[in-house]
Amino acid sequence: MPIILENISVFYSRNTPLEIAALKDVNLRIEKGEFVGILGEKGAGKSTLIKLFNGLLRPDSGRITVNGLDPSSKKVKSRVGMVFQQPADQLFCRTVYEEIAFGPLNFGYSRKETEERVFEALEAASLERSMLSRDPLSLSGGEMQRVALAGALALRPDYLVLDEPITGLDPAGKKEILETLKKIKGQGTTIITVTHNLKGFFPLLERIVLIKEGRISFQGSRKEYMETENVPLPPVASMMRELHSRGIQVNPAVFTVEEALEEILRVKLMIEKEKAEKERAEKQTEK
Ligand SMILES: Nc1ncnc2c1ncn2[C@@H]1O[C@H](COP(=O)(O)OP(=O)(O)OP(=O)(O)O)[C@@H](O)[C@H]1O
Repeated sequence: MPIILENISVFYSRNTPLEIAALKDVNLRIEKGEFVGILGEKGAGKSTLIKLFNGLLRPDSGRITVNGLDPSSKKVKSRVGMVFQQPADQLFCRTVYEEIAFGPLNFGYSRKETEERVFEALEAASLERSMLSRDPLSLSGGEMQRVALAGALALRPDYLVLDEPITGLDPAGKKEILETLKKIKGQGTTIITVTHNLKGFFPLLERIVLIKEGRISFQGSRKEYMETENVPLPPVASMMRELHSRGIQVNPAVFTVEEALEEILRVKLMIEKEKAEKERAEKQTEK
């Protein structure tokens, strides 16, 4: 069953002079199995939105259900795995094993069941078994983020919710996380991620939710998003749109470097062919 938000509003510092409406009358439905990107400018309300999914925050008005249940119920907490931006802030155990085992043990699973889940999560997060005895804080940023991912995956969640999971990582770390998420999604887990990094995430997103000043200003498929005016696009897509607006017949709905290169070369060839044909025709009229 999906995550359903109906007429949700969230305020901070309610009934004080500092009151802020972080979310205003939000309606949203996230189906199982989707890879969803939550986009929007700083302060738009993205983090507030995802904190509703596992009951970390309660709405001031409206209704939210996860698999038909209240998100603050224990059952939902184990179905929604959360991973925050700074991996170092959420790792607090002495070893990687203890870190990944924390969730299952906390939810009352036996030592044996927990061990099985740790190994499974380790593999899903593309981590080596030799890492299990290491201090999580001795790992690279990308590895720490994957340990945090494995910790969330050890509960076998239906939904994996991430807040800016590649921010601050080096290019290799970013690539590792993106590839790991692709694999996890392929195994059936719904992934919902807040991101500013359209360059890295855009090719993975199946559905996009754009938030503007606490309201949803767009929700739909990536294709629909790309056909929408005035939305943030990855750099390659912006360039293709610009070329198209200058009358160059490239497909503006392209967003990877490889596709863009192919498209530009195709148009270049077409232009050269047209030019050669024109010159040939001119020569024939001269004769
Ligand atoms: N604990 C809080 N107390 C008061 N105001 C808050 C609190 N958390 C967030 N806000 C405010 O609520 C609004 C939405 O914040 P939120 O963190 O959800 O935005 P965001 O889109 O995730 O931003 P960012 O991209 O900067 O993380 C902002 O105006 C923010 O300043």
